[in-house]
Amino acid sequence: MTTLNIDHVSRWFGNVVAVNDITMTIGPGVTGLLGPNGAGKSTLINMMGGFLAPSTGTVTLDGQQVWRNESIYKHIGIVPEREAMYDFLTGREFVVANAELHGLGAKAAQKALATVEMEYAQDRKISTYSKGMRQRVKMASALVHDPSLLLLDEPFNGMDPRQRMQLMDLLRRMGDEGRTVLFSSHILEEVEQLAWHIEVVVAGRHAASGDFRKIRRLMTDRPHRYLVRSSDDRALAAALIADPSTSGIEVDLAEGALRIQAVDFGRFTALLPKVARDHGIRLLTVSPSDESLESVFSYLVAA
Ligand SMILES: Nc1ncnc2c1ncn2[C@@H]1O[C@H](COP(=O)(O)OP(=O)(O)OP(=O)(O)O)[C@@H](O)[C@H]1O
Repeated sequence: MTTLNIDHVSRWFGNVVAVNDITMTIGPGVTGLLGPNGAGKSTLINMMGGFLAPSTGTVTLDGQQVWRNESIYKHIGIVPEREAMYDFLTGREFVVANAELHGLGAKAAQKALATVEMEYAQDRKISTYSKGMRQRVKMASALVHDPSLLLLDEPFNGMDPRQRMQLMDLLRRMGDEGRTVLFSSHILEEVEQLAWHIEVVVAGRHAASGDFRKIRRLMTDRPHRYLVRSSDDRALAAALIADPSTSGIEVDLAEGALRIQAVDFGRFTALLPKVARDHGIRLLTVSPSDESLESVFSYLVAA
């Protein structure tokens, strides 16, 4: 069993607070670290992996401090976001070099290359690899010492759908084997597909935590804003405002549309077409006006 404990961890760079008093526990299985760009995910992962010291707070793995604790690194595998690799090496040479750093030999490297299904291309130079192949070789390097904690920073970035599916299968397998796998992403659907558990960070703070149903619910239960155009905006506004699912309606004269704030997503989306039908009003445009992930995240932080 491998449990990572992040206890009141903050990290700042000069006067930029990248991670602000985060406390979370990551257990076995696959966890998704979800947050928009700049949320502090990489900084957090670097502290989890022992690459970076927290400014305050502690990161421990099964009770042992991670920072400056060499004995613990053999339990941790980390796949960084950055692309840089020694392109002039073959995939096999790259993984063997990493195995040697851990005091292991070619056999461990071979096993890791087999796990990521890269044996077929192991003797080609990395410079000839696709993004997905590079990612898999990075994975093999991270797995060479058979770590119980695997940390991956935005591993799906730039992958095509097939490569994404292959990596998802591999991470799922690692989670099923009882490893603690944490990957970061700024894409909700990606995290939903793979993670048993989700931790949301926004602007350096811990915003929410739970399984994907809970995170989805938090996201759909927030107030939603819509821009609606119809054949009779005033009559539609009058009919909608009477219902408790609608908390505010503004007539936007410049846009020639209604700006509606709904507090009950499910009820409002059923109500709108019904009200229009009952009053003989034609709906011309119905578009969500704040569906960006950023707005969802800022709602979660404010909650
Ligand atoms: N070495 C550093 N020096 C100065 N500021 C930094 C450093 N590393 C990170 N930051 C800042 O800390 C904040 C969080 O960055 P971080 O890279 O951890 O976020 P992220 O969620 O991983 O975002 P992305 O997905 O864009 O990499 C950002 O404002 C970033 O500019």
